[in-house]
Amino acid sequence: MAEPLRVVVTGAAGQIAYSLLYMVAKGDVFGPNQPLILHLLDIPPMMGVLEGVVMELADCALPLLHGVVPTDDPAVAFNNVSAAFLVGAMPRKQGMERKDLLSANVKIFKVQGEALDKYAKKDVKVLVVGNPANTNALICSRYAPSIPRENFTAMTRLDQNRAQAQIAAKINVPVRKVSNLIIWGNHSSTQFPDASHAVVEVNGSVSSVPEVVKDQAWLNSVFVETVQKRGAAVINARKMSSAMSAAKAASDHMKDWFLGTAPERFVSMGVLSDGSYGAPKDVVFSFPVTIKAGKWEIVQGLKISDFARQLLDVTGKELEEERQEAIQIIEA
Ligand SMILES: NC(=O)c1ccc[n+]([C@@H]2O[C@H](COP(=O)([O-])OP(=O)(O)OC[C@H]3O[C@@H](n4cnc5c(N)ncnc54)[C@H](O)[C@@H]3O)[C@@H](O)[C@H]2O)c1
Ligand SMILES: O=C(O)C[C@H](O)C(=O)O
Repeated sequence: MAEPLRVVVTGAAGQIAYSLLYMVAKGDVFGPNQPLILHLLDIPPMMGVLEGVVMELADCALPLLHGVVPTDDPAVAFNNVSAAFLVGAMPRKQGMERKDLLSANVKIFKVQGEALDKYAKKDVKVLVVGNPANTNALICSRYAPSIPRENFTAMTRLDQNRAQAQIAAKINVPVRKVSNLIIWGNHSSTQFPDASHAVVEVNGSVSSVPEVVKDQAWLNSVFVETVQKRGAAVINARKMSSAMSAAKAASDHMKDWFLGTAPERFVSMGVLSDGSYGAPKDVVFSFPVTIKAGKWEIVQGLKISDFARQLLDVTGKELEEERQEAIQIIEA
């Protein structure tokens, strides 16, 4: 059997981690033959709760779980890790936009960038879930100069999964039949969920989603807005932000990053922008990517309509504004 892989989950006593830890520890992410040592980071007041999580992980009797390291010390949490789920941060409440969390959360990602730089493996793959995820990922990478910047990503997979579910419901097919939805830009209400390159398998043959949906007005309005506002809709209903679906999306993102995407399929990830599709450079922007041997690559050559161009520009501008605000907060 392989050597155990060290994986850190921050915010390990929180809502998302409660679902995520089980998914990771039972092999959903790194495969059924990969033993794991889980490092669990939270803040000192949460150590009692974390103790309960550690008890439950033990009580799951999971064969792949070779060790658990609960801690409030980033030096211990990030030591020698190959994968990092950065979940720990304040969630938004009813009536807030995700960017309202910048001042509360961005400093956490400076500190954790520095700790990753010092203690993690140099090829660690980092997924930022804590909001505002794109800008937190950018800041984290800036404070970890010894780790390649392409190893820092932000989660827009939940938006992709939401988009996939909306399309599957609209055309009344199982969700697994729908793929290649794209989330462009920020994990915020300016994101652009784009179905124009998506495909659906019907009776064994693959068709374009817009051709099957036959309702471009719906795709440009109700569909886009539903996905953009889904996080807020869950908060309004649950009085807490999404957790189970966020954990599933984090698993999907890291699994595809480690194990690769299927032929002809792409997924969306917030990655450091190289300016593809006219996005601003040096922000963490969500693009369609394919992944092979642990390396993601932005899918090139997709047609961008005038409608899409407008929405891409809006979300890119928001990311530039967030970057400026984050730098001001950190340097204050
Ligand atoms: N990108 C996405 O799609 C997505 C989806 C859902 C939620 N989120 C975000 O994920 C974050 C976590 O959500 P949650 O519901 O699990 O929140 P939660 O409040 O239930 O848990 C957060 C945990 O993080 C811990 N924490 C705070 N500061 C920390 C630090 N410096 N180091 C380590 N741990 C720290 C808290 O003590 C708490 O246990 C929020 O910012 C939320 O908005 C992102
Ligand atoms: O919307 C939120 O604040 C939580 C999360 O980012 C989500 O999309 O559900």
